[in-house]
Amino acid sequence: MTTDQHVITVDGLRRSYAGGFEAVSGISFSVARGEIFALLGTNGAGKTSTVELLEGLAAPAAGTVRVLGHDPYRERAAVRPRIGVMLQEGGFPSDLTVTETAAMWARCTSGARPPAEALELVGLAERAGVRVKQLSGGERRRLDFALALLGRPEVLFLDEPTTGLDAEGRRDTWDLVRALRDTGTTVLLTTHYLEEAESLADRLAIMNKGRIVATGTPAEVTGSRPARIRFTLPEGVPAGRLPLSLHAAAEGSRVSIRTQHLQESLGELLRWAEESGIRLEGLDARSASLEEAFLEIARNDMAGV
Ligand SMILES: Nc1ncnc2c1ncn2[C@@H]1O[C@H](COP(=O)(O)OP(=O)(O)OP(=O)(O)O)[C@@H](O)[C@H]1O
Repeated sequence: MTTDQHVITVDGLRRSYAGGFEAVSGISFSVARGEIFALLGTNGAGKTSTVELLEGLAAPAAGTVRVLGHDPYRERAAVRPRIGVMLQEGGFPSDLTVTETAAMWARCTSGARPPAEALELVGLAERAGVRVKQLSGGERRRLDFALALLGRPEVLFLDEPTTGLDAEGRRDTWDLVRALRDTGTTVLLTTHYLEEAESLADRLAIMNKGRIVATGTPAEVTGSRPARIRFTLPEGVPAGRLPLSLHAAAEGSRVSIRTQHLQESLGELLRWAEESGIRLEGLDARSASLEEAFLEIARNDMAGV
């Protein structure tokens, strides 16, 4: 359904490359204003091919894309000034300084933010006078981000924004993306980092071989997957002594239990351990993570399911 609140709508989208290979095979989703939406997927799943269609860099083979109510390919002039794009590989003249690069970009952007403000937002202010070729990989990603912010975009496309950043840089980027969302910017990002999608995305879609195979909030995508309890039994206590109802799987003394009812299963396990006078070493109980959901999808794919 398309409403004013939907800044991005994609319906039955397909993309084929020369030779007939179909990289995007009929996907549909929508992104509301002020939402952070993440596209996840294995290598070659079709994320970049999709994002390029949303950015208006190519025309779909079939289906429709609307960004801010327009076709981003045919009505590029209406869409381009209102979006910010951070590609996977930004290409900069390497002899310019950071400030010169941002200023050059700003001259091509109407109503641009002052370059210094954009550099400050991404934490590059202190590197303003450094030549681009002297930046680290992570600093170049930040410069890419600053350039995408110059036009004060209503919609921001971020293709793997934190690749190459260290843990602190990644957290800073997350904070910035959240701050932009909180001021009404709509963000569509692709990422390989599942914890990034889990922590940042309001909603997400997992792609595999050109199709969307799971979508929803991070909690919805993980909610249907089993939780896991792990521990080590003391020497001389075989896993066979555990209550059968727990369906435990053991490798030596290391035991793993997968359950849809974490609280009940954990309660049963702890009561059994207490009554048997057994100490469970390294006890760890956790709900399914997005990583597990993702790995399951990738595993099914390898198995041809
Ligand atoms: N220009 C092209 N010509 C032919 N095939 C292409 C082209 N670009 C991409 N592909 C193929 O389309 C499929 C999807 O690629 P795409 O880059 O969209 O995947 P992705 O999900 O972004 O992957 P990654 O996570 O590795 O960046 C891949 O099989 C890729 O080899």
